[in-house]
Amino acid sequence: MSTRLVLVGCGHMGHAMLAGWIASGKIAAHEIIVVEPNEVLRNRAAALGCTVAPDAGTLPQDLAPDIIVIAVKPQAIEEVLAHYTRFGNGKTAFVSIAAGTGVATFEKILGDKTPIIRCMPNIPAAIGKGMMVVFATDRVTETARAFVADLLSASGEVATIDDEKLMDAVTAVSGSGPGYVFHFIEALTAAARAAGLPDKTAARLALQTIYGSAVMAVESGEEPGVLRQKVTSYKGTTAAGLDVLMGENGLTRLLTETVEAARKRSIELGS
Ligand SMILES: NC(=O)C1=CN([C@@H]2O[C@H](COP(=O)(O)OP(=O)(O)OC[C@H]3O[C@@H](n4cnc5c(N)ncnc54)[C@H](O)[C@@H]3O)[C@@H](O)[C@H]2O)C=CC1
Ligand SMILES: O=C(O)[C@@H]1CCC=N1
Repeated sequence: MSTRLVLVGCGHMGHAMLAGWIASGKIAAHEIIVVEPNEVLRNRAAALGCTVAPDAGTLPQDLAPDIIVIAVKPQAIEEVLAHYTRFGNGKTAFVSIAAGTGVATFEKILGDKTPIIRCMPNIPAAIGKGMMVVFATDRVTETARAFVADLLSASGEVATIDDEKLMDAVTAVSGSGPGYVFHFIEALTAAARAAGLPDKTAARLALQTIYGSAVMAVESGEEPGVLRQKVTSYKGTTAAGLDVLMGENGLTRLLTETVEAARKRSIELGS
């Protein structure tokens, strides 16, 4: 069977998505070529059953994949894309998961008739619980859109946006968001230790509390604010804690600043 997909870069995100695609059966490993210069990471992709290549120069001359997924760092995009110009201005759709880098950069290098999709995934894609947000240009056919959306659904939820400018905010919220949440776990663990709990107990209580609360927020269908009120007894312990967390310089303000810093960095990466 012919190659349907080329994955360029098989690091943290590339591998997370690749493993999900293959496990879902939406695409077979033998329909995928992975280009990855790092030998260890290349072997990891080969172990999934994919054909692997160390660089674009070793790809077959007659290769005509449906999609090429670019999963390298934003700083490397321009240099990497220069090796894929032969796939530009044709039927192959390019899917980029890079932060910041806009459609204009892809069109400049690959040609402005190239179908381009930007996708912002997040790392829980590795366990099928990701949030993938997609922006596609008018050049992308319905068939390609449907194929990509179906493939991405193997990694979690898929949403689309019509305004590319929103991708910086998306990146700052759901792309980077797992980093914030992992830090919240660290911070609650540190606070638990400071309150006198032994290290292991502190880590366990923090992690299970965040896990249980997140699953409950998803499965109950209730608003987070309503759930919060269910925990908060009148003049009780939660109210005392939330007075700090929801105070004037509390978490909402901190997260607003956090997201804005990440959004600005996404814009910088794209310029
Ligand atoms: N890590 C995350 O949680 C997320 C990352 N992203 C985006 O995904 C992209 C990749 O990020 P990570 O996977 O975290 O980085 P990473 O460093 O783990 O992976 C990048 C991979 O690209 C490979 N590479 C470098 N030059 C190459 C070339 N010429 N051809 C093929 N492969 C090449 C590297 O060897 C590396 O394995 C970035 O653009 C990032 O903005 C997007 C959302 C979330
Ligand atoms: O930190 C980054 O730049 C990438 C994009 C979103 C998550 N990781």
